[in-house]
Amino acid sequence: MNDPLAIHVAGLRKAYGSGHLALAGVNLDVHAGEFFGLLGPNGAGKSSLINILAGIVRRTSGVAEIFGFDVERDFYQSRQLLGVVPQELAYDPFFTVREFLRMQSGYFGLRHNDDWLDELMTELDLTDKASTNLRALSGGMKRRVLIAQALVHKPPVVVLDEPTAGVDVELRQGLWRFMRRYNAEGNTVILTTHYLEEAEELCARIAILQQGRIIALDRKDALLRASNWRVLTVTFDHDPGALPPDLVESMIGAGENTRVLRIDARRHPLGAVLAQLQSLPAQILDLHLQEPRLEDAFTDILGQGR
Ligand SMILES: Nc1ncnc2c1ncn2[C@@H]1O[C@H](COP(=O)(O)OP(=O)(O)OP(=O)(O)O)[C@@H](O)[C@H]1O
Repeated sequence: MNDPLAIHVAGLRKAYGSGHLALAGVNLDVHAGEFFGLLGPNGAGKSSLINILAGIVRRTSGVAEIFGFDVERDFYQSRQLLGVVPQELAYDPFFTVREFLRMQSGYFGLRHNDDWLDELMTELDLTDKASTNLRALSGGMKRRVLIAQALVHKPPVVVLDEPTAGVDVELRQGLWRFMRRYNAEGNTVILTTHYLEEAEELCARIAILQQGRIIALDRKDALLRASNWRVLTVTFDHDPGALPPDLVESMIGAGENTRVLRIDARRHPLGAVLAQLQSLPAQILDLHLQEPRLEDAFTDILGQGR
C-alpha cells in the first residue's frame, strides 16, 4: 500500500450562506515532505481550503484528509498532525510569550513541552521575549509567535497562510531558513503567499486556485517553462534609435546602447523579434534572455483561466 498522502482533497466544495461557491470541486494531493505552494488571487478560496483542513470551516461536500484522517470525522487525529500559521493572532494580550505557547501546548495535551518551546523560541529568535506580554511585541515579533504557536506540537504538516505579509526582509529570510530546515527534517510545508518570488524560491510544486478551482498544478519548473513571457536585453554597438513599431510596446527599459524587451512569445516569436532587431542601424553586440519568472507564468495562467 502507498504511504498516506499528507493532504488528500477530492471533489471539495464549499458554499457559504449566499450559495456562492468558494470551492467548486477541488482535487489536490500533497505528498509527505513536499514544500508546496498554494497561490491564487484574492478571493480564490485559499483560506477556505486551509480553514477546512484545520477544522475551522465545515465543507459542503467532498473529501479532505490529513495523513488519511478525515478533517471532521477524525478531527482530533487530523488536527494533531496539522499546524496552521494564521494571518492574524487571536490571543489574550496579557499572556507572556511563554505562557501563550504553554497554553497552546495544553490544547494538544502536551504538559511538559518546555524543551521544545525553548528550542522553538531559540530558532525563531524569541528567547529574550519569552517573558514579554504579547501586547508589547512588535508586528514582526508577533509573526514569530504565530509560527511558534502553530508548531508547539511538532506537526508533520504545516500550513502558512500569508506568513510574511508586511514583514521586513531580514525577518522574512529568517523565517524561511527556519521553515526550510523544518521541511528538510521530513515535514510537509504548504505556503500561501502573494509574494510570488517567495513561492518561486521555496516551493517545488505549485497549485493555482482561481474562483474556487485549481487551474494549474505542476512542478514549478514546468509552470515556468510553460510561460510565454521572456525578457530580452539587447546591447548594440551604438544607439540603435527607435525600435520597429511592432516592438515599441514591448520595451520595458532602455540605456544609451541597450534595449530591454518583455516579449509575449505567442504574439512575437523570438526569431521574428531578432530579425527585426537586426534590421536596426546598429550592430547587436550581446543578447541576454532572462529565465521566465513565476509572476509571468502566474499572469499567463490566470489570463487563460478567465
Ligand atoms: N464566512 C464567509 N461568508 C461568506 N463568504 C465567504 C466567507 N469566507 C469567504 N467567503 C467568500 O468565499 C470566497 C473565497 O474566499 P477565501 O477567503 O477562501 O479566498 P482567499 O483565496 O483566501 O482570498 P485572500 O487571498 O483574499 O485571503 C470569496 O468570494 C469570499 O468572499
